[in-house]
Amino acid sequence: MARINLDHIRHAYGAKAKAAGDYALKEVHHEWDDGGAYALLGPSGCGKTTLLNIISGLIHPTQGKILFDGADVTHLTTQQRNIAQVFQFPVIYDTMTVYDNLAFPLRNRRVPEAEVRKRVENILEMTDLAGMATRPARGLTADQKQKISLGRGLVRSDVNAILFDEPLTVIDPHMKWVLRSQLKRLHRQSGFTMVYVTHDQTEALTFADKVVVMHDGQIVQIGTPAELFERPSHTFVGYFIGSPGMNVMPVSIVGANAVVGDQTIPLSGTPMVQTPQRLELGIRPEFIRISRDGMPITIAKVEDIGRQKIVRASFCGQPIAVVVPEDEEIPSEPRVHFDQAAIGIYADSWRVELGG
Ligand SMILES: Nc1ncnc2c1ncn2[C@@H]1O[C@H](COP(=O)(O)OP(=O)(O)OP(=O)(O)O)[C@@H](O)[C@H]1O
Repeated sequence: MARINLDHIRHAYGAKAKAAGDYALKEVHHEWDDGGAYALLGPSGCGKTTLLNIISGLIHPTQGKILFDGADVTHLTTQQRNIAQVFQFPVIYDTMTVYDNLAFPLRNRRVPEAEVRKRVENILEMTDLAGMATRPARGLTADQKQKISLGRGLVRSDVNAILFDEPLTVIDPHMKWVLRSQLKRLHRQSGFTMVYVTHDQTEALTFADKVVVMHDGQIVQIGTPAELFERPSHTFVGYFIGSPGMNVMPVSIVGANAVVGDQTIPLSGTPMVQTPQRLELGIRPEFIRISRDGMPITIAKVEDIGRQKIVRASFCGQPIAVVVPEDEEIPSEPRVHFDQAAIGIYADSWRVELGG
């Protein structure tokens, strides 16, 4: 187990990187706690795998250092860093039995056979593979093979960290849910530092204590699921987390008010903004209330999604989404209230403080 320091890390795949846009990973400078469960979340191409591979040692960063428990490991190999990895697709020995595949990382390190048996049996149980321990891996289904891969990543007790790169992609949806819960339990029991790459917000939010949201080669926020929901630091976090995502609309600021079209919305404080900056107001659909008074909207459509309805509407010419309980009546001349405490003001996409 290790505390991981990413010390001013940048990475470019091309040799002659100059501008910020040449870097697949822009400046990353963070400390990750020993024993933390982190999910790296973001869309395809945002730099998740690049960052994971820098932590594992498969890639050496163009700039910066990486430290495990204060020791510089930037130029060490994966093996020297003592890291277990699970990739998107199975990495197993087809000719070995399921049991021997799981035992391999332990036997390789000369772990006594009695301890091997104990640990392998635990993993067989966890991955629901106990019934096929003596079968050769060849001939198993893709998701059974991936469960072996996952088990191989989890079987050792002496690793600094376990890194997962979209490990459940080939697993069927029900088993995905089961394995995710078991991973979470295993994390609590073992206290390993775990880093889990995914582009699926449900996967990230259920697995991790801290979600690391990435966008365009940068970390835009590290937070608990509640923090990401309640106080997105960047409009991208608001948009990417939640369904539907946060409403974002251009505003101008007058003192402690946001002005959208002909509507003036009082804020809980004065935003600390400088000109010229692109100013936006962000509010999640869950914090807008539809009623008979307030600011007028024009409803375009209502989507019934079971226990809630999503109202798609236009507010001062801006598209907005509002979440309302299923049994709530929508007035014929609908108006809206924004919950003041839930309004965020963003300058050039970053959230700004509201002063007293
Ligand atoms: N070996 C490489 N050579 C050149 N460019 C690369 C290489 N690997 C990744 N990139 C580029 O670096 C950027 C970040 O890619 P990366 O694979 O880290 O993103 P990701 O978030 O993991 O995406 P995905 O979810 O699709 O794997 C992308 O623009 C990608 O095209």
